[in-house]
Amino acid sequence: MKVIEVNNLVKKYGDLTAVNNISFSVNEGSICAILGPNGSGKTTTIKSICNLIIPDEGNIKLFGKDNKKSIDNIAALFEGTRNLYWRLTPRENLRYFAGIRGLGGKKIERKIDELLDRFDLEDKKDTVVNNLSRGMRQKVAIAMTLICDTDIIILDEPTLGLDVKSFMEIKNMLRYISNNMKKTVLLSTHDMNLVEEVCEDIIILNRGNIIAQDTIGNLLDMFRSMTYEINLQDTITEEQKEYLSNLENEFYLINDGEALEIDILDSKDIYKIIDILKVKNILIKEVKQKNINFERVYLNLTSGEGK
Ligand SMILES: Nc1ncnc2c1ncn2[C@@H]1O[C@H](COP(=O)(O)OP(=O)(O)OP(=O)(O)O)[C@@H](O)[C@H]1O
Repeated sequence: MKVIEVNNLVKKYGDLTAVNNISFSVNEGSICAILGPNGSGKTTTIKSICNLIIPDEGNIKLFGKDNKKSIDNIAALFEGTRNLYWRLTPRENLRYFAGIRGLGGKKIERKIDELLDRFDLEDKKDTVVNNLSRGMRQKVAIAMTLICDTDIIILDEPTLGLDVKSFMEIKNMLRYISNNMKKTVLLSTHDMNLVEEVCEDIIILNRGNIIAQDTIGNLLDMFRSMTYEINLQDTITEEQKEYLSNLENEFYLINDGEALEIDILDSKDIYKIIDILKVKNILIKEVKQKNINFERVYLNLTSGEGK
């Protein structure tokens, strides 16, 4: 089932088109990532879904209903930990946030205990947020989005600036939210490890347009079939290097010049590449398709415009 549907969304700021007629949907229970270089329109899109920005054109539906009428089904976290009160403890923050939405009483107190326990915050439940580590604060901030039990959770850069241990904890938290709590998660991120490890569906924006929209598996497969590693019989010479650098195709030297890497759009082109190498007597030991990570896919799609 489509939980979020964005249809022909357009948002302009004066002459600048921040979001240019984009459409996508997010399926129930999935973790979907919106990626893109700085200024590509991620925040504008997410804020439009949360009804914090009014688009110029298009519409957004949550469970088939106009988002303005079903906004109570979203809990969102923007700009890191800004939803937290630093002089309050995690327990007090959660209680306060539930209170804003008119929820309280024993049921909510039980829910707070459950969340603190589930995300290993039990020991720190009475420490003011100001005295918690960055990772702990981030866990509390994400827990806050769960207290009201909405079906949709939206997170802006949930792992920004975290160390490896905190990254692992947030990653596990996201998996639990999706797999066990059965919530639909839409997040924006620049963190390719997070994308590769927890997200199923990916939307890549560039200059306000969607340039890719697929499952992570499909995107990796697509690019895996395009990237070749060519192991050479001899280490490449300076003259051969110079020859390669003047060619239209981009060759990446790896293993100190004992191998080359190349991205090609059509698998038949590998034969042309072999001919090109023969011209300068660059002899091939082995050609194999390369296992690539998602960062490479992303950089290819955005033509290296940065993360
Ligand atoms: N309130 C605003 N007024 C004018 N221009 C804006 C406004 N908000 C965003 N923009 C512009 O719209 C474009 C898209 O911005 P947006 O914040 O959606 O991008 P983003 O992908 O979230 O970027 P980042 O990764 O840097 O957070 C940018 O060029 C930005 O400068």
